[in-house]
Amino acid sequence: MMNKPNRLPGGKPQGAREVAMNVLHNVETKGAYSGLELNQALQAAGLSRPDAALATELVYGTIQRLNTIDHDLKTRVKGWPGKIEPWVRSLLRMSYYQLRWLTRVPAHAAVDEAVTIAKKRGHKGIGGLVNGVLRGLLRDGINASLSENLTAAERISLEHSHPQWLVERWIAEFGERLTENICSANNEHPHASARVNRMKASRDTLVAGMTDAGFETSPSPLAGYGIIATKAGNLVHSDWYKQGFLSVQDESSMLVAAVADPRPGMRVLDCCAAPGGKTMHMAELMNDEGTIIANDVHPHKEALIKQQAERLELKNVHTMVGDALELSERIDRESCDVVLLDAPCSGLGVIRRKPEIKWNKTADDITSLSELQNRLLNEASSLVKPSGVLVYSTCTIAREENEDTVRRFIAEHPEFSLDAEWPEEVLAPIRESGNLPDDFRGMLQLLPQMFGSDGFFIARLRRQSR
Ligand SMILES: C[S@@+](CC[C@H](N)C(=O)[O-])C[C@H]1O[C@@H](n2cnc3c(N)ncnc32)[C@H](O)[C@@H]1O
Repeated sequence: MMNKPNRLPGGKPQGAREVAMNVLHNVETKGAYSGLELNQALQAAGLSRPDAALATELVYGTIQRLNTIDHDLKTRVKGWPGKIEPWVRSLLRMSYYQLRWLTRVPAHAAVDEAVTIAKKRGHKGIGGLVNGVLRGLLRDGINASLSENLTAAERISLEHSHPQWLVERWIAEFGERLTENICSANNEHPHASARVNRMKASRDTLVAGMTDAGFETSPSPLAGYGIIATKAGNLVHSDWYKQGFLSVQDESSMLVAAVADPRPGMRVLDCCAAPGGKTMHMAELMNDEGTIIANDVHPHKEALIKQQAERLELKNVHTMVGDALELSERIDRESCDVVLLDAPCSGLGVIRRKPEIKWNKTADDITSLSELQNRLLNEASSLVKPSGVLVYSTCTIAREENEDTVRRFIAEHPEFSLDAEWPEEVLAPIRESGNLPDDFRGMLQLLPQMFGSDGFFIARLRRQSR
């Protein structure tokens, strides 16, 4: 099955594989984000839906399996990877991914088109190299077995394609079995999920309405406000989204506002708010009564927060642009009932959605982020009222950024303590699934294999009363 080439206005024809190769090349050489790069490339190429789906699968799959692919190609291509031109690397990796994991696509189509792209983009010699490597793979068969002398970290790293330093770190933090489960879950397709705006409809009503309209949706087993949308197209284009009945959000992420548990009439601060997912959720929980200050350091992100508030018709959200390290210069100390610090982090919990994270982040990044998080927590905490609540969250799986950061903060701030009084609606599904630690004291690490949602960390702290 050859993909029909699509003609770009004034440009050369581009099929799914060529689009995918270009995206992979830009992700590797320019440090581009796969999602953004892919969206732009798909829009420019105007591919059919099946071709866009193929390009998407090739991009995400190739980045996900990079380690494993390179491990094998190293034995087949002289000078791999350093001596091979970057775009040829992208082409060969993507073709390898297809031959090994996308077996519904006939192998000869993958090889023929890779050779065509190689000749068009390079020259006959590169076409010959690509042809030789891929036909060699077909002839010899892909040998997926690994040496038996590997350490656990080496084996998991190659079998599930994660950097070895990260696997070693997770084994030290979670043990071998959980680490293997994390890595395996990171290679799964994430499902789409949405948060129901309970100010406008109940979850049951929305699920029923969407099912009637031909969508495949079901209630989230994790988040009381969540629905899982298996076959729903792009929810952002639906009338339910446009009319503010739902917001697209990961199920783990939905727990953060629920743990913060803001009430109508309260004064709430979201220190790092853009694009505004958790701000809006908190505003909905407050029934749009009270005040939420939604701050972010990047001026261009303020509009994103405002757009969401407008779409959801929420009036109590007030945006602010500034460094969260300096919030006390603009907001009175000890003046907020609830402060949320959804901190910038290494993002190791969202590898399923952004697989390049696992190749781009380093152990040093984790250390410097935990320093920043500690400073942000210090500043955020100064704004919490006596008896008020401080919620700290990240979308990462790194003890240094999560549990260690919180423990260090408590050690430096004896006026705060962990608060295990989480709403039962949040705790019940986690407890029932066996994922609530016996020693739960008010902080929780969600892993992607637990519910098929993002890896997330949430801690709830309370300032002592006066
Ligand atoms: C994890 S994201 C927040 C996601 C958001 N809470 C939501 O649910 O949509 C972290 C945000 O922190 C912002 N940020 C990073 N450093 C910051 C700082 N020093 N002060 C304020 N915001 C910061 C980033 O721009 C980013 O939007």
